[in-house]
Amino acid sequence: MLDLRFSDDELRDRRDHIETFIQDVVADAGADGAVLGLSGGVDSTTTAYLAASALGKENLRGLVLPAEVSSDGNMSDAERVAEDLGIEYDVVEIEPIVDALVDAVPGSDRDRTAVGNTRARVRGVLNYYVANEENRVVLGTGNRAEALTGYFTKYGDQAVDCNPIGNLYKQQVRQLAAHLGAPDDLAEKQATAELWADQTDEGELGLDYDTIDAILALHVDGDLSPAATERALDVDRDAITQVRELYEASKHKRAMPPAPVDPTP
Ligand SMILES: Nc1ncnc2c1ncn2[C@@H]1O[C@H](COP(=O)(O)OP(=O)(O)OC[C@H]2O[C@@H]([n+]3cccc(C(=O)O)c3)[C@H](O)[C@@H]2O)[C@@H](O)[C@H]1O
Ligand SMILES: Nc1ncnc2c1ncn2[C@@H]1O[C@H](COP(=O)(O)OP(=O)(O)OP(=O)(O)O)[C@@H](O)[C@H]1O
Ligand SMILES: [Mg+2]
Repeated sequence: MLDLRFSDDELRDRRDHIETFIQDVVADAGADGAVLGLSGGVDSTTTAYLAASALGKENLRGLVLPAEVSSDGNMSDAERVAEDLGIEYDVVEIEPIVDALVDAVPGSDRDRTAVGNTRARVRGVLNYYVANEENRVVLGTGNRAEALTGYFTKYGDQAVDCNPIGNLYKQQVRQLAAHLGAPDDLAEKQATAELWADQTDEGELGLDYDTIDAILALHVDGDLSPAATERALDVDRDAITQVRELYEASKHKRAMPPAPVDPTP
């Protein structure tokens, strides 16, 4: 597959660039620091390492927000990240909040995706509660592969003030995590949204991230045709079509909610 990892010099430059970005976002907001959700996954781990370095550990707060479907391993990994970095953090169980919301809707049939997305949205609400009370910004953890495929919950994990790793493909996030000194098992950990039991990103999408990264880089960000992408990567045409369709169908998630254009008089 396509190797999108940075050279050593590029990696150092990219780290500096992202850390300056985080400092600028906090300064421009007149904020006193930042808050982020810690899941034990590589995206939030990498973002936490970058932010702790950029802002100082005393200016970053983590929220570990277990749901009924969260694995103990992921939640203890999330706490390990906070403890390794020496940042303040709290653990807040979200399932009672999710249940109260879902049970308040007459006729709710607890659709798996609807409930899962509600978990992501409840986490967003809690992040903003802390941000409002403590004059912090909310750091997002979205990467480029998720952004371009729409693999996130609208107004859930995407409800943030900035995405420091938002222009990095997944393999670049893993490389940066290792460079920052994150534990190897976290840098290499399988991606899971953990919105329902036994969910994995690659299982739900039916494609591995190296394939998604490569198709995005050549065919969505790049200008190779489907046929040229198929030849360059030796992947099925179906995979290219699927990634293109995910990109097209998720445009609404990457834009402000539209309003009708004013009619001409
Ligand atoms: N064309 C359009 N124009 C304007 N709005 C449109 C629309 N099509 C749908 N919508 C709206 O969007 C809604 C569907 O979007 P949404 O609510 O996000 O729901 P949806 O995209 O169906 O589900 C979220 C997906 O992201 C995955 N996810 C979520 C969170 C975290 C992670 C992770 O990697 O950690 C992954 C999750 O596993 C699932 O596959 C519709 O109910 C509708 O309200
Ligand atoms: N249990 C949780 N507690 C706190 N925040 C969470 C939790 N689960 C998800 N989040 C937030 O939602 C974000 C999106 O989840 P996502 O799974 O895409 O990222 P990740 O877990 O950091 O990495 P990966 O995609 O490799 O699993 C997380 O980075 C984190 O900020
Ligand atoms: Mg995850």
